[in-house]
Amino acid sequence: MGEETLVGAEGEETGDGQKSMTEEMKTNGCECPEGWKENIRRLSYRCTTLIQGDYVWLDLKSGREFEVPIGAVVKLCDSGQIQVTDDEGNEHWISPQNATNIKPMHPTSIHGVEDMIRLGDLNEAGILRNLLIRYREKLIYTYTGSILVAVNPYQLLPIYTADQIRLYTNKKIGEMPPHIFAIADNCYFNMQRNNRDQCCIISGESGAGKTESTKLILQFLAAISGQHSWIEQQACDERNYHIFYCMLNGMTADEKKKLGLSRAGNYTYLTMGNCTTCDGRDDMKEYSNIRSAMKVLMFTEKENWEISKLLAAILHMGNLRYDARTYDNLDACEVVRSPHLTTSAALLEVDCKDLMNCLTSRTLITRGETVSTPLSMDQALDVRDAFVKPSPYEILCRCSFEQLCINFANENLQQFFVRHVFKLEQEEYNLEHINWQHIEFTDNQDALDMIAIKPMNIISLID
Ligand SMILES: Nc1ncnc2c1ncn2[C@@H]1O[C@H](COP(=O)(O)OP(=O)(O)OP(=O)(O)O)[C@@H](O)[C@H]1O
Repeated sequence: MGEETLVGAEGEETGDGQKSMTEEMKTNGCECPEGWKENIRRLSYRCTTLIQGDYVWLDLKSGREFEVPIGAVVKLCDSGQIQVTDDEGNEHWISPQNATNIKPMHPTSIHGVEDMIRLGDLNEAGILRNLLIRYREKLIYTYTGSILVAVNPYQLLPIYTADQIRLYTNKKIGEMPPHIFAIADNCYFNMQRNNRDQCCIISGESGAGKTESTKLILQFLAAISGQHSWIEQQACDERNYHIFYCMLNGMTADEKKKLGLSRAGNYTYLTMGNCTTCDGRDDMKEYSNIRSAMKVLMFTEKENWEISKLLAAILHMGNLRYDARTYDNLDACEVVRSPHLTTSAALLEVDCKDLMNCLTSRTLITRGETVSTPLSMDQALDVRDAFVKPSPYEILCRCSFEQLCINFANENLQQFFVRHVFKLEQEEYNLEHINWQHIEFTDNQDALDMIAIKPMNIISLID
């Protein structure tokens, strides 16, 4: 049931002999403002249609950027008010004037679907909730037609065993629950059937799991084609970015002292891959080459030093330790005071207290009001790791040619998606004379034409 159904229901009788709230108020001799009457009528209609246990979309309308309605379940529908509990466990009372903030949820969204093409509420909220409820059940893979969406579980799930490989071999997409192995099997099958190379596009932001997905596809291909040996070598221990090791081996003792640095084995971020050296690489020589290359590229000594300070700050932040705390019954934490904390703050040229605050609390600005909430220890660790990940580099290159190229690549991926999920699918329905309802979609072909296809496109103008 969509919003139209409800709007169409406005002005109707409740239909079960119950008095509407407006009638009730008149009987009791009080009057309500005109605007409210309409809302009360809507809500009383909803109260008669919604019952305890019904699922709804709740639009919190908090004004937060990127906000979408959240799923919620009706707990109570009584005396003109509706009480709901949302997907995050928070309770809300919906008063008559906010009646339009809730909409019934399509049955396909209640427990989720394996293929999001089947969602009745095919919008951002519907897609996010579908991924969320599946993720909570450790179902990290979901289809959208022939495209697989993977949510990074950040834990090893028992779904990549030899048995799973056997289960997904020679199966059609959709025959088994969504899985990265199904995509790999589909590629392999198409390669054999059409005798043509296949291409698998893996896209996502930094840390989304592209490398892991690639490894899993290779693992599957290796298993079914009997070519284990060279791929299994791919599973060796891995270093972090080479520049860290080069820097620690190549800097002078004096430079390292100024940055408070010691040897690679002393830094959490550099030892997580169980390996600090790399066969065939000479870190000291590499560092000298990097410094020379930076000179050629006309980085000044000061700029060079600023970059070293940032890299050193990342290493120190990785060594920060936290203590769990509870404030006002909320899980919170504190950064343990240590030389790593003071050195990080000094290198980033910020106040130590400010750094501690921004690592342990979250600040939201809602309708002009600033609200600060503490982070639990796990959340704070995530925030710290996200802060030092490559995105700040990415911020540096925003608005540059490189960013334009990234945008262009993403627009191409979007076009691939639009073409396969909407255009080709709908053309096929037409060809086969299938009775269907046209789905509106935003085609980004115009953006692609403007960036690189039209004769006077942006790339050619820059060129
Ligand atoms: N399917 C998965 N199962 C378990 N853990 C995963 C999975 N996918 C990703 N991870 C975890 O997330 C981390 C980051 O994933 P990965 O390195 O694949 O991201 P990425 O998208 O390649 O990042 P970048 O673009 O920065 O290279 C992995 O080291 C791993 O811990």
